[in-house]
Amino acid sequence: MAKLTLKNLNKSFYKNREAIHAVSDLSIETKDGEFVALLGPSGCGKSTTLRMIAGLEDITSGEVLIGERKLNDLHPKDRNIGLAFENYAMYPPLSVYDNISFNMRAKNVPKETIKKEIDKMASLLDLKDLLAMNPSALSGGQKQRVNIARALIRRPEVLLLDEPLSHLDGKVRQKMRTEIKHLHNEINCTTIIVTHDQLEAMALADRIAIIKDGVLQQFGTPLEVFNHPQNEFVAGFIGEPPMNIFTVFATFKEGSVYLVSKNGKLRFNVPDKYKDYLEEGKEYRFGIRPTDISVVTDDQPYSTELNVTVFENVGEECRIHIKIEEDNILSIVSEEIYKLDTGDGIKIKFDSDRIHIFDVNTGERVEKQKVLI
Ligand SMILES: Nc1ncnc2c1ncn2[C@@H]1O[C@H](COP(=O)(O)OP(=O)(O)OP(=O)(O)O)[C@@H](O)[C@H]1O
Repeated sequence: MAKLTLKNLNKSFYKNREAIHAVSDLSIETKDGEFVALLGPSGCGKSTTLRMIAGLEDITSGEVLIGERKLNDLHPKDRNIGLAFENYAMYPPLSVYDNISFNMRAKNVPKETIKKEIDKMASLLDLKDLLAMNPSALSGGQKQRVNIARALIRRPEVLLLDEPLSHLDGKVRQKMRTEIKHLHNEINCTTIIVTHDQLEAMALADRIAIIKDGVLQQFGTPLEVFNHPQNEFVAGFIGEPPMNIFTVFATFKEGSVYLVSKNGKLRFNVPDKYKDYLEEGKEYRFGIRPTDISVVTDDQPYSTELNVTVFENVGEECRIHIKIEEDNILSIVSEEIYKLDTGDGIKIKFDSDRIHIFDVNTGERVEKQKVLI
């Protein structure tokens, strides 16, 4: 077990003399044994960060440490890091057993010790039936398990997983995700996973570092980033279907705060605490998750009457799409009583405890106090 620290990490590539800042001033500190996901869209710098930790990419500036040990100038093999890449090549003529034990054999580790270690890995990763096989006969999920075994057999202090599930499909992917989580619970090795799949990050990680254009946007538990996104990017990136986000302006009337959509058709009251954060007449970006919009049947205060654009019943939930000029709103309700048609009038209500308001210019959340979850 070990604590991994990234301190003001920077990486610039140069293309035609122009600098590409792939990673900008990234600082993250894991706990011992923590499972951390680096999450962000394609090109945001996740793999470059992982490669710098592994020693496969030079660091432009900043530090990588395991505990107090600085890794910057160490050769990859001296870092005590296990690396499982998605397309990590295995030696095709060798059996799975020989592939996993390759490095130990190269170091002349006694045969009995190797066997003991491989038996441990085989039971941990369910590899017993695969050990005699040739890599070319393995399925995608099996290859991943062997890759992870190869990384773990070195007993690394930190395990790095680069998109381990991205080429697996549907059920195998989900099964492998559960296996990785289970494995982590068993070995408790500090683990960094790179993924662009927010659901994967939410399901696996203790904490998620969300990165955009090489810059850390938020580092928090899955619940923190879901319930309290620090900016509009995180709000839109986490959650499926994504959060409804549209532009509003604030008005103050008789001591209450109202937000009004740009087209004037949505007007709703927000809790009084927002008086401290909002300025009268100013524009904001307003966010609410589809599951935090309910349909109300009676005359509840602060509900808004609108017309259904599209209604979908997808079995376990109903999805109500409402288009009001440029604004699209999606409400997800579980009640089966809602059988609606296009054009039907309904009343919707926002859960005022679960709204998100962002500065229109910076995208930052207007209220910054930490929510304890
Ligand atoms: N060797 C390189 N030379 C020049 N630019 C590079 C190099 N490697 C990465 N980049 C650039 O650095 C940025 C970050 O790339 P990186 O591969 O780390 O992103 P990523 O988040 O892992 O993306 P993906 O999910 O697509 O793998 C991108 O703009 C990429 O084009």
